[in-house]
Amino acid sequence: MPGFSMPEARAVKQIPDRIYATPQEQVADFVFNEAVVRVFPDMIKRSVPGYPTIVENIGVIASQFAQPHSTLYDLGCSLGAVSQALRRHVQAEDCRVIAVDNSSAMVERCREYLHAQDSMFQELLPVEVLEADICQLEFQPASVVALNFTLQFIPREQRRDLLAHIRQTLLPGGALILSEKLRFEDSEEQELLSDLHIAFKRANGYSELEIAQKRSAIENVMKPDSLAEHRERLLAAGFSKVIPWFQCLNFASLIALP
Ligand SMILES: Nc1ncnc2c1ncn2[C@@H]1O[C@H](C[S@+](CC[C@H]([NH3+])C(=O)[O-])CC(=O)[O-])[C@@H](O)[C@H]1O
Ligand SMILES: O=C(O)C(=O)Cc1ccccc1
Repeated sequence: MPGFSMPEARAVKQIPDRIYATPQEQVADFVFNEAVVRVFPDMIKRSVPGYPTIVENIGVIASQFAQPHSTLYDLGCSLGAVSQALRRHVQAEDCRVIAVDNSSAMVERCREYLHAQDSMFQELLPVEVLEADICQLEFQPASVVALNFTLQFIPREQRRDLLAHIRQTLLPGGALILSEKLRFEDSEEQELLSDLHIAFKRANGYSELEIAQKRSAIENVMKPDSLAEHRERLLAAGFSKVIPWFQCLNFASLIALP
């Protein structure tokens, strides 16, 4: 089975994201609808610095924490990039992946992509894709839970309960992998890293108009926290240790241990 060759990138048609390329009189709040689904692989790669590295390494990290006869969760799975990485890397016996998203458009396409992966490789972990709100989910005992850029879309007042719930379902020796856009308490750091993120988007071909309109579309729906807030909330939710393993500009990923 290939390691870092990312077969999912070949399987997915890369339709360019032009959603914010034309001026809109009133920019509506961002939603994960069919129009976003169509361009999502291109959008996320050109918008989130380090995304391909994070996704592939979630597979590598998960392979260290996965335990036989347990469930691995991909929460807010979108098109299932993390589920695919889990299936490429995790070898523990009798594991299964449960991928969850509350966008029906995402879930529908995610199922197609995972079926395509099934037809390309043998002996992949079984995967189930659920259309559900992760805040209402009944969890099975899990060795690995991935929240890859999902928590920032959950209303702030629900984040702690969700993490506490995840903590309760994690088996000893398991791990939560949490990736998020970060906010910085130091204003100079915040300004520099958000300017550099804009430079990253520009370097990936987004115009000033696209950058500005996308920013106003996400400002009411995606609310990043600081690293200190993440750490405190994870500890309050019952995790014993929080280990940052990746940061690229204002995007980071943490391992939280039960
Ligand atoms: N309450 C909720 N319940 C379930 N899903 C939700 C909820 N709220 C938002 N979502 C879903 O969380 C996903 C966030 S995208 C994750 C990328 C993916 N992890 C990836 O590795 O490619 C991140 C981004 O676009 O920046 C969307 O598919 C939402 O529908
Ligand atoms: O585009 C941005 O500025 C982001 O912060 C990330 C993002 C990526 C894909 C959908 C929504 C937000």
